[in-house]
Amino acid sequence: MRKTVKLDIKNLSIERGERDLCRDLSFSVQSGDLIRIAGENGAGKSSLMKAILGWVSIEEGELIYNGEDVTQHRDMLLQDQLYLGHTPGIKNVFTALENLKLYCPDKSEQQLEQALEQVQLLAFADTPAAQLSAGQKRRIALARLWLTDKSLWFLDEPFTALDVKGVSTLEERMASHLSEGGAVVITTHQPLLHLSPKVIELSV
Ligand SMILES: Nc1ncnc2c1ncn2[C@@H]1O[C@H](COP(=O)(O)OP(=O)(O)OP(=O)(O)O)[C@@H](O)[C@H]1O
Repeated sequence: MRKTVKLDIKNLSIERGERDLCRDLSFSVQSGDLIRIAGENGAGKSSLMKAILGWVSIEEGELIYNGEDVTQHRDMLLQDQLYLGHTPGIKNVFTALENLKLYCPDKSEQQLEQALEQVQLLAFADTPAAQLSAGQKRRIALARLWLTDKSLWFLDEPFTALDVKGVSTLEERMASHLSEGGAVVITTHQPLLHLSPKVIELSV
């Protein structure tokens, strides 16, 4: 089972540039929860995730993680979370296997290969990422989800460039994480096919 988590977002307000991205927003994320942050392009979905993680400043509000104020104990939140960003963050000069090793240096070659197999990329383990498609690069990044023991996942548009099988594989991985007591916060413009998230809607 995963470490139990509870993140309370209370009366959060975020501004970026001249815009209010959210005002007085409150919700909780806890073990077993799947939260989808929804909204149009530019609504502030990525900014909200980054604000929770401390990479975008907040105007007002409180973030409480496992009973502690995140602004005082951000390391507690950061050590329990895995964030996969909007772009896959893959280095073209390295192979698929080398890219995964950069993210997961503590894992054995066998573990890395098993993760690549989960995302149907084992045959491309020694191929430079420059020669891979957008969806294949995304799959390298997503392979981390088969290697991590972190409880709280923040997935920013993880389905981008994935084919139907890739989407289905990722949903299965999320489902098993949730059943192990993990939690997932996701932004996606695509509806989830098999999972029923709680939806937090941001408006432009
Ligand atoms: N680095 C930045 N500096 C200043 N403003 C930014 C920055 N990144 C994004 N913004 C602004 O913040 C607002 C929200 O952007 P954000 O990327 O959070 O939206 P989003 O809902 O994730 O959009 P999308 O669906 O297109 O990914 C936009 O108005 C955008 O212009």
